[in-house]
Amino acid sequence: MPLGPDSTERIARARGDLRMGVPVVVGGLVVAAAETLTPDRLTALRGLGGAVLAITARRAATLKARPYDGDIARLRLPEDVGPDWVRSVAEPADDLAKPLLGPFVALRGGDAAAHRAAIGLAKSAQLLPAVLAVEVADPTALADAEGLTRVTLAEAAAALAEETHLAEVVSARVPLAVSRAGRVHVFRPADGSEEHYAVEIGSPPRAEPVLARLHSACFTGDLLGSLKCDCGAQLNAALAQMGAEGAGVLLYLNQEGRGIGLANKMRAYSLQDQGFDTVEANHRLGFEDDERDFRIGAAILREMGFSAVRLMTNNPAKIEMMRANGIEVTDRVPLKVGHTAENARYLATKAEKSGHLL
Ligand SMILES: Nc1nc2c(ncn2[C@@H]2O[C@H](COP(=O)(O)OP(=O)(O)OP(=O)(O)O)[C@@H](O)[C@H]2O)c(=O)[nH]1
Ligand SMILES: [Zn+2]
Repeated sequence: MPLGPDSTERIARARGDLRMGVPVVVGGLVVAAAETLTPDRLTALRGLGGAVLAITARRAATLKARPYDGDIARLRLPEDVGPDWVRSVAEPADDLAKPLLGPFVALRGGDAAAHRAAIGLAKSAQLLPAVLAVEVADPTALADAEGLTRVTLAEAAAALAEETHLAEVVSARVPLAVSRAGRVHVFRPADGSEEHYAVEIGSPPRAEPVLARLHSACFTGDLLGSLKCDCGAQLNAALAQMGAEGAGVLLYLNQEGRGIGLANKMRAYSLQDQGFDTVEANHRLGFEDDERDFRIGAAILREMGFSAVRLMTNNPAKIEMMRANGIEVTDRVPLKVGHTAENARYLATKAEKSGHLL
């Protein structure tokens, strides 16, 4: 058995490298995340050839750049700009204060698949979805010479599309205020990404529909009691109902900020303070409204032996995704708690734009 990393492990390394600011090789490109680009690395990348900044079509729409590659756009890097320009294109904080970043020259034609995969990697590293990319003639030789992590285009594309394999690492009894019979299970993905947790209350029979909640992490709502969302109240209400019924399972999925991570969620909050709603803020950052992978929740439920749930949610997309991933939803149990003056607009936007049931 070889000692070196396989493709899944190299993808995990690539994510870590991008977060640190180390370039990686994806297919025929050397890429670096816009967010973590240093002046030295920019100079070194320019030395390899003409660089382009690849961004999503969402971000391009805000910048009024032409997305000739469908869901992404490749912008030619001007000769005279530094990392600040790259970051300003990627990061919308100063869009309103600095409206004159363009005009942008967007490339058309050629193959953008590796750029797309690199943006996917940056997203999965919870970075802003923007990468600086330079095409090189011999990517393998360059990766070997510079000690860069290298993944082929096929490996990157497959890793981004495939379902993450999760295995339970451990579970232990945790008596809770809502029920003495609490148990926390920890699930670890094979691809080096975030762990997820399941809180089991009582001993729900596996053959019957279980009262279930798929809760996405919200540091601000769950821990700090933020009034900007309803998450903390929903978490507590779900656990309380499971305690009252004596059985249930709450999945605590580490998909902070609908999958964009806490740093990006705080960027979205800053944009919300500039007047944009929760969906517009995600788009200006270059993300889709919701970047969560709901297959993870279904996989954990299956792993625990459940095949049917009474799902506590106001989000019809969660119900559809459960059904699409082999979990029967026998009932929807509404969770209408935590409405505040501060989150009224947020909840109204989710109802109007994302189809949430109020
Ligand atoms: N990007 C972004 N994420 C947010 C914002 N406000 C809250 N969140 C995140 O939204 C997610 C809400 O998760 P859930 O409550 O499980 O999901 P939901 O889609 O609201 O559905 P239900 O609560 O089940 O009805 C959490 O990950 C929060 O961190 C925001 O303004 N922007
Ligand atoms: Zn929240």
